[in-house]
Amino acid sequence: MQARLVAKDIACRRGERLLFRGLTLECGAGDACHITGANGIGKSSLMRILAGLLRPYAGKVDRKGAMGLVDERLAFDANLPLGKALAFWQRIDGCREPGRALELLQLGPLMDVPVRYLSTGQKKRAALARLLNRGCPIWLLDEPLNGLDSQAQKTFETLIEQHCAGGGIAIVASHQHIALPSPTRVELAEFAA
Ligand SMILES: Nc1ncnc2c1ncn2[C@@H]1O[C@H](COP(=O)(O)OP(=O)(O)OP(=O)(O)O)[C@@H](O)[C@H]1O
Repeated sequence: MQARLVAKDIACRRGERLLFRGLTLECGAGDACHITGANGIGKSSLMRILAGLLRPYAGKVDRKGAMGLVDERLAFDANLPLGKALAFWQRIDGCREPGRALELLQLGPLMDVPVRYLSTGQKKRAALARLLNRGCPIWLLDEPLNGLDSQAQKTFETLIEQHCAGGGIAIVASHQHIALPSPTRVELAEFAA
C-alpha cells in the first residue's frame, strides 16, 4: 500500500481566533513538505490537525498509512531509564531492529539514564528513535531539529531523505532551515484568516 495524506480546504480555529483557512495539501509516497511561518501562526495546530488530534474548523484530512508525530511532548515515562522506556514502546510497536535507531542516534551510552535527566537534545533523539522504531510511512515532524546539535541534525536530515526515498512521507513544520528532498513549501501566512 502506498502512503498518502491529503488535507483539503482546511481551516483552523483556536479559541475565538480563526488562524488560517483554505489550506490544501497533497502528499504521496516519497514526498516531503516544509510548513513554515512565524511563531504563533498555527504550524503546530496544523500538524495536530494532520495527525487527527485536533478537529479542523473546516475541511477534511484523508490518510493512507500509519503516522508518527514527533513534537515537543515526550511520550516516555520520565522515571524509567531510557532503555526501559524505549523497550516499552518497542514491544507495543513490534519493532524488529531496535539497535539500528540506538546506533544512528547515538543513544547507546544513555540507556541507564532516567528519562527525566536527559538533556533537551537527548530527549529529542530519543523521540526520533521511537519514530524510527515504529516503521510507519507518514512522518509528522514539528520542529524536529530543535535541541539537536549540528551532527545530529545532519544525521536526521539523512534519515528523512532515506525515508522518502523508500516511499515514506515527511511533513515538517519548522521556522528553521532543514534539508528535505525536493520539498513542497507551505507558507502559512499565505492562508492567514
Ligand atoms: N488550546 C488553545 N486554545 C486557544 N488558543 C490556542 C490553543 N492552542 C494554541 N493556541 C493559539 O493558537 C495560535 C497558534 O499556535 P501554534 O502552537 O499552532 O503556533 P506555531 O506556529 O506552532 O507557533 P511556534 O512557532 O511558536 O511553535 C497561538 O496564538 C496560540 O496561542
